[in-house]
Amino acid sequence: MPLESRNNFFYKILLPLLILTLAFFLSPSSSRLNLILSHLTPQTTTVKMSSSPYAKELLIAQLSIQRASILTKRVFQESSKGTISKSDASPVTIGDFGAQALIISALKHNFPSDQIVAEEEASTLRNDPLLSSKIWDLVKSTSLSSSPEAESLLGGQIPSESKMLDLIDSGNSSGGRTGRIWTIDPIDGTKGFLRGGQYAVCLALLEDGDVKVGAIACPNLPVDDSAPLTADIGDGEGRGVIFSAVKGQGATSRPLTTGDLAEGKQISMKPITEMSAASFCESVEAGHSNQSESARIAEKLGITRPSVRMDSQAKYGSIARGAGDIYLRLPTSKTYQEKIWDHAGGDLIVREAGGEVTDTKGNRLDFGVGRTLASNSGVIAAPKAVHAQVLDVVQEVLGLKN
Ligand SMILES: Nc1ncnc2c1ncn2[C@@H]1O[C@H](COP(=O)(O)O)[C@@H](OP(=O)(O)O)[C@H]1O
Ligand SMILES: [Mg+2]
Ligand SMILES: [Mg+2]
Ligand SMILES: [Mg+2]
Repeated sequence: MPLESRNNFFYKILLPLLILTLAFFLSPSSSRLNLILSHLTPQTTTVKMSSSPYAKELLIAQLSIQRASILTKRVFQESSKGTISKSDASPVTIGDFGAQALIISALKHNFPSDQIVAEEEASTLRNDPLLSSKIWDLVKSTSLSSSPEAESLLGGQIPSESKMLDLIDSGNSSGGRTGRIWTIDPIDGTKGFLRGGQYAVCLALLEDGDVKVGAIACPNLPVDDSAPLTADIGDGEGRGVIFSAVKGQGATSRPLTTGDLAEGKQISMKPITEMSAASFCESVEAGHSNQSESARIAEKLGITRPSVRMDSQAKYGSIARGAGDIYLRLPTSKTYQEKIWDHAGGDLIVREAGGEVTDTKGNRLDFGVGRTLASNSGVIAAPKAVHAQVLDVVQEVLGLKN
């Protein structure tokens, strides 16, 4: 090669290539990911990631619950949801198992050394090949097909049915106070899901027991943050929202639509100026929260409007965006321990939207003691300004005052 061509090759091809490679490996992982995305796809506007802390965790959380919701929405439309009864007599469906497999697959692909605490496990499926194959049919045919770059970020498809079962079972961490732990409720409010009501696909990241990221998909809630809070149901037009929050960065909502990954809108709780105009947002299930005690608390607070009853963490999202006012969950038994996956995302989203969340003793929810909230009892979530007033009346009615 003549000297001039050799120089040209060095300065015009080799050197820029070297500089690009160096810049790629020295850049922080979030901008590296954006760089990959911008070269992988012509539709770079559809997947955007900021450089703020936990940006990658938030993006993967949102995309994975979005993908899982595509699966649950398919099951929601089916008359047969493959429901079985668990050892505690609570229901689980093919939607719960399938959603858990898809979410864990995405987490394992992106954060292989993180632990996972998830609600479901696969032992029943290993003894029921027909049920297992139904779930596998659903899982292998669910993807973010309108956004191939997002699908590839999640690691694409699960390779086999047996891998799917192993993934479901890898949500068996015992939780605790140290390290990074994701907690998953693949369908929260399974009873609501079965009756055609509200349900939520929930994911949160704990770091040393503290919730850092929370994301909750509510396929049956209105997209519109200002829509009135009602217990009406269905997943038709204008429905489907994702609530999320990162600690210290506020809370947002955005539509749950495939492909469209527009940035979220900030949400905040509605101030309560008159208690008489407020209402409680409570479980549908009388067995999950003591309804007669909550009626006495409402009366003492001067609340006259009836409680809005809806299943799942849709309640936390609803009060965080100001559609509802106060989330109340009063223990129905001394032995039941709340599960961390039923509350972690909602706790952060409400606090980032300007709320306070405690148990009935006035303590913050402690997500660092294992798979359950063993050191807490019940939940009160309310705008900061009125939380102490609500707690005071709760303690009076429950006889918790000295
Ligand atoms: N006795 C009880 N007290 C409180 N919560 C209970 C309960 N039994 C079950 N649950 C939890 O209540 C969750 C539903 O919450 P809500 O009442 O707000 O809709 C269920 O989640 P899953 O549906 O994921 O099993 C389940 O974990
Ligand atoms: Mg359950
Ligand atoms: Mg749940
Ligand atoms: Mg569940």
